[in-house]
Amino acid sequence: MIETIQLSKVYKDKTVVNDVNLYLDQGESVGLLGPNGAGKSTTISMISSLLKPTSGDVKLNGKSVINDPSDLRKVLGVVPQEIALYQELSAYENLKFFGRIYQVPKDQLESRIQETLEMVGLKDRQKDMIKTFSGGMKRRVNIATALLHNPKVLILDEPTVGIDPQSRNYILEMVRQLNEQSGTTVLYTSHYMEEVEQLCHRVYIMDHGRVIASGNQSELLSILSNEDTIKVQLNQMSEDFLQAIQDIDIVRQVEETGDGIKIIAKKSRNIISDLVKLADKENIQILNFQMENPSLEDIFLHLTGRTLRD
Ligand SMILES: Nc1ncnc2c1ncn2[C@@H]1O[C@H](COP(=O)(O)OP(=O)(O)OP(=O)(O)O)[C@@H](O)[C@H]1O
Repeated sequence: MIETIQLSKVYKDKTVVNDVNLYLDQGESVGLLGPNGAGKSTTISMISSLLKPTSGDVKLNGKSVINDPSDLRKVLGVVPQEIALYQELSAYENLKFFGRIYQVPKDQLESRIQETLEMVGLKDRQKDMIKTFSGGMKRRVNIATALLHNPKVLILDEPTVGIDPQSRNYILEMVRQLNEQSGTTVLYTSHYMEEVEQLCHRVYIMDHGRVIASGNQSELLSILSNEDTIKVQLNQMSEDFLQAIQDIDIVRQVEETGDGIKIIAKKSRNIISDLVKLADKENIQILNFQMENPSLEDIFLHLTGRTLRD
């Protein structure tokens, strides 16, 4: 339905989006995952025709939309990261204003306002001024504005960053329903792995402007099929111990967790005996250890050597 072809954006001499090829099939929910600065917002601004690419193309049903985005705008709803609402107007008045901008037909506007307010769970607060809303509620009004013209494709740019857990759950559930029940195609950007795992059929992982891996979750997880993930709980930690583990030949990655370490190691032999020996030497007690199935977070760590929050 929508695809990008070698999409790139260069600012002065800095390439912030580099040869990105991605596609969205109708009805899919696709995640765009990457740490801050990976190039996610820039990519979706180009897909949404808010920003001109330096090179490459964006196509809707096989037709380029770079020079004439009118067809794209009809089918696309975009929820940006920044909240663009009039604080002194009510939720209802904001939606009315944006509905006119998005050219929702006059005879449908009132019913669409009520439907979208219902979807985001704010129908009973519609007369209240935006400035009285919490951050999460403002984000929900923002989503409502993007849904007014009943878009077939919804792009959300980190819609749950910095909001309360209740609004976060509400937004996640709403996006899931839009996708599963209304068939809306979704592109969801996030640096929260668990949201993408929960919501998306397919994932693109971005880092430093490039797509470094893509596929459905089992395809991505198979990247680590030859590795074990071991979570070890320790009574204390030392730099020497950490370094010694890093130096074990089959260890790929070591990450400190709140109460110990997480290790990704090649499956070739059991690493536990090495761990016990090293812990003994450093007078560190292993309180517990657990083999874990790898997560998308582990894939990211494996591919980049960093966690998503670095
Ligand atoms: N107008 C601009 N001029 C120069 N550099 C820019 C501009 N806009 C973005 N960048 C840079 O491009 C890189 C990618 O930014 P982008 O906002 O697309 O990343 P992101 O993955 O969405 O991260 P975040 O989650 O922080 O928004 C960053 O290094 C950013 O500083």
